[in-house]
Amino acid sequence: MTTLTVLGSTGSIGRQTLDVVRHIEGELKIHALVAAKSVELMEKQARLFRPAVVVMMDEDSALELRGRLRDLPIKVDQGMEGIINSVIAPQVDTVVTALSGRIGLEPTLAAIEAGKAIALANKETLVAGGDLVMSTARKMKCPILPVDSEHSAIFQCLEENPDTVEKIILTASGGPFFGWTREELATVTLEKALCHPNWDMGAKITIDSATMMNKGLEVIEAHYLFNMDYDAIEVLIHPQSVVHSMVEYRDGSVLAQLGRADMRLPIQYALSYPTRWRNSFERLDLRGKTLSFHEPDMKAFPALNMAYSVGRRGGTLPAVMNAANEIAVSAFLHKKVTYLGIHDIVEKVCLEHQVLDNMDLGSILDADSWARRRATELIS
Ligand SMILES: NC(=O)C1=CN([C@@H]2O[C@H](COP(=O)(O)OP(=O)(O)OC[C@H]3O[C@@H](n4cnc5c(N)ncnc54)[C@H](OP(=O)(O)O)[C@@H]3O)[C@@H](O)[C@H]2O)C=CC1
Ligand SMILES: CC(=O)[C@@H](O)[C@H](O)COP(=O)(O)O
Ligand SMILES: [Mn+2]
Repeated sequence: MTTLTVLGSTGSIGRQTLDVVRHIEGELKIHALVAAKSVELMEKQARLFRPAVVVMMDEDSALELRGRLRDLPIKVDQGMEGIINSVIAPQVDTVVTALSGRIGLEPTLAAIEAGKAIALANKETLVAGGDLVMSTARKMKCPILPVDSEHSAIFQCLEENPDTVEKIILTASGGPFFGWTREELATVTLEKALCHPNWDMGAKITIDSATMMNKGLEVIEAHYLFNMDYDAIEVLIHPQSVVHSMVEYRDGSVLAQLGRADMRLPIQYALSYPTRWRNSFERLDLRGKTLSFHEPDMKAFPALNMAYSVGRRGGTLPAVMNAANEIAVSAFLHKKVTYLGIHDIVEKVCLEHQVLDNMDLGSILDADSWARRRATELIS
């Protein structure tokens, strides 16, 4: 039996993780559930899964939840201290990191330092602190098991023979605006950007998919997870999202992982690894399906190119790009900037940043705070 803390249990990945826990009987147990403010859903989850601890980042939400759960022997904690205690508790084996954004960095590091396995969905953590997270994980001999669908696919294909890999090929759906020109993209509305063609996800990652920043973040995520040079990471548009990614070996052979657009599969694999559990989820049916692949349009979607350059430069720059993007996407979600404005803001902040190569947690958090302040100034 594996005992979990689920960071972000009320979000898209968190809810699907709990669905896996319910479906796979006798394998998984919950120690703690963590969210920010979704009190009502957290109460339901707590009543269903009976964790020892629930944590709300927001103090008022924790207070309200404490009242709602007073009939149950569940500790309701709050804030970053509460989150960190929920991941380092001795009974926890694996932490599912499904908070949205860089806020996940500190609890992920704390979990690694405490020797926990990480089922990593929260890509912003790796973009902001990739060197630090991976070196700490190596030191602690902590497995980082990818949940992101592309990285889970690559992880599954790499099991074959990791030493003879020539390149990895990340597939991208292209988002709702695949095939649009830069001029057409000037007319994008929030409502259209929130309609991903294949995946039902949280708002922030859905907008990242629409700008293709999601793929940029995933290129950097792949660089750290698989220790691959940026030249050996390729992106291919695949509008059907059936092939989740591929690995090309030095003899020209290409291995791919296929599946339905259902995050429960990569979540389950991260939790069952190195074995596979039987499940009753709907299966992929390829009959009548056409699979197509296209070159990404870097002119229409400049975020992808920017992420390659930022990743190659390294130091504090990826943390800065990520933080500026979080602020710009949030402003877009509140209709304070346009779709094209997101890229302009992120690019400006990156260009202004004086990169540091000293990558301790303090430098990363300082760079992150600076970028958030600067992006906010540019927006207002
Ligand atoms: N959704 C998907 O299919 C995929 C997601 N990912 C990655 O997984 C991560 C989560 O994505 P997703 O589930 O879509 O996001 P959601 O927005 O759906 O959920 C985010 C979760 O994090 C919690 N949260 C947000 N901010 C804070 C905070 N400051 N403190 C504590 N909790 C917080 C939210 O709580 P509350 O509900 O209270 O706000 C919620 O539980 C992201 O990094 C994303 O890139 C990767 C691949 C696929
Ligand atoms: C489900 C998942 O892993 C997302 O990251 C998804 O890949 C987003 O789709 P895009 O390929 O459009 O970015
Ligand atoms: Mn992905």
